[in-house]
Amino acid sequence: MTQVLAERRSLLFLPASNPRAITKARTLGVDAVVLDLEDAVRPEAKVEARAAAVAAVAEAWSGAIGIRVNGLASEWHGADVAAVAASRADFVVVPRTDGPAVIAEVATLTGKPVAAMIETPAGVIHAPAIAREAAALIAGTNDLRAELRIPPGSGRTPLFAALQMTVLAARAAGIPVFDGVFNGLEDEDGLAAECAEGRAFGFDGKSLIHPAQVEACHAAWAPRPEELDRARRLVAAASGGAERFEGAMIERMHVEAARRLIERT
Ligand SMILES: CC(C)(COP(=O)(O)OP(=O)(O)OC[C@H]1O[C@@H](n2cnc3c(N)ncnc32)[C@H](O)[C@@H]1OP(=O)(O)O)[C@@H](O)C(=O)NCCC(=O)NCCSC(=O)C[C@H](O)C(=O)O
Ligand SMILES: [Mg+2]
Repeated sequence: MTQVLAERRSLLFLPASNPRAITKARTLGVDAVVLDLEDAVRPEAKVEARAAAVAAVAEAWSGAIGIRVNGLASEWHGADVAAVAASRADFVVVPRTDGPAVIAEVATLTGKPVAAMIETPAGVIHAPAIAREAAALIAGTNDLRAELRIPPGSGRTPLFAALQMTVLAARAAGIPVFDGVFNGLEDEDGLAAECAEGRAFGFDGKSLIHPAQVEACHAAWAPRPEELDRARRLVAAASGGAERFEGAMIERMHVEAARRLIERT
């Protein structure tokens, strides 16, 4: 169940109500697409968007294709979940997850892997329990900023505890974990810096909102040539136990991390 989002770097969101974006998404080489029924879709367009999402996932996609349903508290949640259950979506995304119960219920009702968005204070606090029911976690940084009352222009430092908790919970449960979106559509340097930060935090990839963000995401999560060279030298040199390697101590976990990096190429 957890495999569908394993080894994915880019998770492109788009409004299911936007047919041009759906068409475009097929051409972008992203690892996974999320057709959004929640915040990207106006209330009056929800029903039509749901039908469009179901139709879109019925066609072939090169990467994984998922649908984000409306939240449990909304009037659309039940019908969204029923539509996903009957659809050919590879996975379903649940927004504003406050606890594990909704994830277990959506998994049962749809029979599909469920990615839980961690984007409320309760979600962060219950992230370990949520992760045990989920196929992946996704940080929802826009909602988190609003919920935590972080003033605009405050950077990501006020989010660090929530981001770290999201990664910790996912790693403890052995599931993939994705960083939140970067809203700046014309800030290439900012995007590159945030992708690098996300990788440094331990995220497996990043949520994206525009085609122009795909390349920076893939570049950030690709092992750099010097990283790969060092990993290969390290694996070749390691003999087990603590030892000196190029001026630093290495042990078993360094060898495992180097092997993981090599396997990703
Ligand atoms: C942000 C946008 C509204 C910007 O739209 P616009 O200015 O119209 O884009 P462009 O003119 O630059 O688009 C150029 C072409 O690219 C296509 N396009 C645009 N965005 C996407 C996309 N996300 N996926 C696929 N294709 C896309 C356009 O259709 C144009 O193609 P063409 O017409 O053929 O030339 C818009 O980018 C957008 O809607 N982005 C996604 C918004 C979204 O899904 N938001 C919800 C998820 S984010 C979130 O909420 C995370 C979490 O919950 C949290 O709280 O943080
Ligand atoms: Mg959100």
